[in-house]
Amino acid sequence: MDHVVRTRNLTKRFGRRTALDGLDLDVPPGEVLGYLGPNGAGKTTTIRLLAGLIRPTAGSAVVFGFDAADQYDALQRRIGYLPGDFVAYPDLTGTQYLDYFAHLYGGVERSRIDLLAKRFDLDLGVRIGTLSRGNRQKVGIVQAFMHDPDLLILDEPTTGLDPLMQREFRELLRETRDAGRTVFLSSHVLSEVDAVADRVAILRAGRLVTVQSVQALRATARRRLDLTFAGAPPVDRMRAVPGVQELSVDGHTAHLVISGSTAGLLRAAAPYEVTNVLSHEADLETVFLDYYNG
Ligand SMILES: Nc1ncnc2c1ncn2[C@@H]1O[C@H](COP(=O)(O)OP(=O)(O)OP(=O)(O)O)[C@@H](O)[C@H]1O
Repeated sequence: MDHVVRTRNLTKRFGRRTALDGLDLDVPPGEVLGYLGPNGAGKTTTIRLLAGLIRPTAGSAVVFGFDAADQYDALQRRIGYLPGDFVAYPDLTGTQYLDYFAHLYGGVERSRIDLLAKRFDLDLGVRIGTLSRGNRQKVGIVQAFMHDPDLLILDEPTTGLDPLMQREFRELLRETRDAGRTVFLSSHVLSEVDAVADRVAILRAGRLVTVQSVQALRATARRRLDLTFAGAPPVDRMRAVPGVQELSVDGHTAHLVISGSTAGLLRAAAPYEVTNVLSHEADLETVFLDYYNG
């Protein structure tokens, strides 16, 4: 199979509001796709369509070759779904709740559940209704991962988790990726997907704005660079380099902002005696904000 997820003209309207507008997106096996967009962009709507919870107004979502809306029973065992705000049956304990799903999935090793719970420091003997928000979210995480599904559909999965648990979750995602599973990961925070995603798709106002590898995005990002020379900086030569957007000089140091590759700039500077190079992290955040704001 070429693609684990394939959507064509996937569209969802709620009354007169178009939440998702003609989405064409393919996710190949083994890919971690970060699905980003500002509030209200349509991320959750997409995820609920993929998880077969709502029907499209037009178009289709096909997962493992099955229609997500009509053939969800065939998919249940192969998908792990974690909703954004996990709300489970409050009167059940974690164990009772997860046993129920383990049964639905056709059986899950008890030890697998216990291991995941231990990893996230989750007490499964307590009624879910009495758990804190973050601990409830952990029950959702265990439910999504416990049957080792081929596809994980995760809607802002680290909501409510403390930094330690967020780190643990990222580790779990990495293991999932390394095991060759496919992940559809929605988020509005860049740092969450930056660490694990192969590609990112950016959605705005229900429309797909771009799908690119994280690497390609990074290559277009702006970067700050400080070059210190033994003598006066060769200002004119550096200003002529394609991609140089800002240049100011402070004594023997030139402060630059450059988009794309820094190779041309370093070549231009090389004939002069460079005594220090300070390169700052590529500013991915601004790339995203540009896409978010249109
Ligand atoms: N059940 C619904 N009824 C009416 N409108 C809805 C419904 N669900 C979503 N919408 C609308 O569809 C649009 C997309 O919402 P969605 O929840 O998919 O966005 P999102 O990208 O997940 O946002 P957030 O980051 O805030 O979670 C919003 O304008 C929202 O108000």
